[in-house]
Amino acid sequence: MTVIEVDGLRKTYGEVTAVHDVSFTVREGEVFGILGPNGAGKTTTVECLSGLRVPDAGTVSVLGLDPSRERDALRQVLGVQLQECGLPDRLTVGEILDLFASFHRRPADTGELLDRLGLRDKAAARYRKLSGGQKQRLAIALAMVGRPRAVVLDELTTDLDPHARRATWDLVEQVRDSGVTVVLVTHFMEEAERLCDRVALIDAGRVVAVDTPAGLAARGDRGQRMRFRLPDDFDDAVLRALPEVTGLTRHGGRIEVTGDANLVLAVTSLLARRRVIAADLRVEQATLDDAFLALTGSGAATSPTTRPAQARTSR
Ligand SMILES: Nc1ncnc2c1ncn2[C@@H]1O[C@H](COP(=O)(O)OP(=O)(O)OP(=O)(O)O)[C@@H](O)[C@H]1O
Repeated sequence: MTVIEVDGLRKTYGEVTAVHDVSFTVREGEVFGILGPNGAGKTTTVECLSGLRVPDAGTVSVLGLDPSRERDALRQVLGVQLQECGLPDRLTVGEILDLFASFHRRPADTGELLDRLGLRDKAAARYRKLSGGQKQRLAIALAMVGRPRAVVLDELTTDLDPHARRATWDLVEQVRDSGVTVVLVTHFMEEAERLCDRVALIDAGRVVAVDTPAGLAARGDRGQRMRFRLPDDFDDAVLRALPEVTGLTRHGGRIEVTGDANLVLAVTSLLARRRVIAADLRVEQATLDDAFLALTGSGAATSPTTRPAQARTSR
């Protein structure tokens, strides 16, 4: 079942066209990522989904509702956490949660929500005293307090340390496992790979691809890359001569070769036949970063362009 449908969305701010033409659909129960470089139009897009901005053109439907005309009904089925939540510093976590619960017809049990999100011992703490990770957990709690069928989470883990980021990812998975559809705005490739079932890649206000993270990564695939060390006197011409090798660079004994999908087998076989040992061998595969860079023409990716194959997260 389709939960969110965006078709030909366009939004301008005066002279600036933030979103030119964005279309995608989000299916029930999935984590749908909106990925793209800074200024791509991600926040504007989810603000239009959330009824906070009125599109200049195009249609948006969230659980059958038009967000710009049916905001009250929308609030009962869509939970929203946006980048700037502007919560009052002096209120406590419990007070903020109760306040937000009062906006809903059938709110979740706030005590249970505090437990689920690991905030029970912070119920009496003032908002300003919370760490970045605790603030984000509260933001998720606020998005969930109305028992929504779908939530929008915008750059949830920006500014969090790696530990807090991973803890927040676990919470997003809990939200998904409870049957809530998630729209997740991010520019962290690792986050999209770990959490998202499908991703819309947006660049300069347009969707450049919608695919699974693995499908997207394959589009940016530049084949395989190996790095290793060889004795200084090794003649690399034999490596260059391999049909599987498309490029080779050498700095002293440090060699980097790129090539097709059979590169690793071809290179390791050749070295074994010559009884040469490749030290510090690393094999790298294309990741979502490569696709991001290839498809958006942007250098704005926030993690290294490739990661060692053995370090990839499986899902
Ligand atoms: N209220 C506004 N008034 C004028 N221009 C705006 C406004 N909000 C956003 N913009 C501009 O619209 C474009 C898209 O912004 P938006 O915040 O939607 O992008 P984003 O992909 O979410 O970026 P980021 O990753 O940096 O948050 C940018 O050029 C931005 O400067």
